[in-house]
Amino acid sequence: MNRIAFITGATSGFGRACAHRFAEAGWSLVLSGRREERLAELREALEDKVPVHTAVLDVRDDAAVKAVVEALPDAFAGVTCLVNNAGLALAPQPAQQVDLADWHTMIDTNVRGLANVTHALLPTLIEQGAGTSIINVGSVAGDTPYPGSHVYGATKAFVKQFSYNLRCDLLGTGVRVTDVAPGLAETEFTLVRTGGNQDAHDALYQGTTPLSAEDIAEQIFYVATLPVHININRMDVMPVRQAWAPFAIDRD
Ligand SMILES: NC(=O)C1=CN([C@@H]2O[C@H](COP(=O)(O)OP(=O)(O)OC[C@H]3O[C@@H](n4cnc5c(N)ncnc54)[C@H](OP(=O)(O)O)[C@@H]3O)[C@@H](O)[C@H]2O)C=CC1
Ligand SMILES: O=CCS(=O)(=O)O
Repeated sequence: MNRIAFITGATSGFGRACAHRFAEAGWSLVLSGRREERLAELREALEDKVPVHTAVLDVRDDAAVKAVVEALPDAFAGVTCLVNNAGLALAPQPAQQVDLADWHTMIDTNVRGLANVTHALLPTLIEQGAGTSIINVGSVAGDTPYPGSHVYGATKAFVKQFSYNLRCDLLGTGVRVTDVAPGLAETEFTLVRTGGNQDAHDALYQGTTPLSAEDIAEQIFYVATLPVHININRMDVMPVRQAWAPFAIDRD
C-alpha cells in the first residue's frame, strides 16, 4: 500500500511532530493548517525526504475542506491515514465568565472541523481499505471534568464518541478509527488557550515533566502502523507526573 498521511493542524505541536515522524518512515504527506508560512517551512524541511503537498486550510470551512480533498494531486489522492489533529481550547475561565464566541470557535473547530475533514476523506479511506486509519486527537478532557474545561472538554467527548460510532459504521471496510487522548503536553496549546499569555504557559509546564509533541506523534505513528487487523479504540496518554484530583466539595 502507498502510504499517504493527511494531517490537519500540521503547523505546530502534535501535527508538526507527526509530519516529521511519518516523513522519517517514508510516508507521503498532505499537510494542512491556516498559517501558510509555517506550511512552507515544513515543506522545505521535509520535501527532500518524502513527497509533500501543503494546503492552507481552515477546517471550519466545509467547502474549503471539500475543495482541498478534491484537488489533491494524483500522487496524494489515495490517502491511507487521516490525522484529525487541528483543534484548540480557549477561555480557561469559569463558564459563566467567558464569551459565547469562544465556545462557538471551539465547537466549530474541534467538532465541525473534525467532522468536515472526516466526511470529505471517508470515501477515499474506504476505497483504500484494510490498513487505513482515522486517528482523531481527543483529550483526557473528553472524559475528565475540571474547572474551565466547559465546552473544550465537551468537544473532546464528542471526539471520543464519534470515533467509537464511526467504528460501528466502518465495520467490514478495514478502516480503523482511534481516539488518541493526551493529557498535559507542552505545545502552543496553552498560549492559544490563554490568548498568548507566556507566563501562564511557563507556569503550567515548569517544575514537572509534560509530554512533548514528539511523544504524542510517536503514539499516533504506532497506531497508524499496527498490523491491519488491530484497532486501538482509544489511547489515553498522560505524563507520569500527572494524575486525577479528588472531587471538589462546596462547604458552608
Ligand atoms: N497540548 C495539549 O496539552 C493537548 C492538546 N490536545 C489536542 O491536540 C491537538 C493539537 O494541539 P497542540 O499541538 O497541543 O496545539 P498547537 O496549538 O501547538 O497546535 C494546534 C494546531 O491546530 C491548528 N488549528 C487550530 N485551529 C485550526 C483551524 N480552524 N483550521 C485548521 N487548523 C487549525 C493550528 O494551525 P493554524 O493555527 O496554523 O491553523 C495548529 O497547527 C488539538 O486538537 C488539541 O485540542 C489534546 C490533549 C492535550
Ligand atoms: O487537552 C488538553 C489537555 S488538558 O489541558 O485538558 O489537561
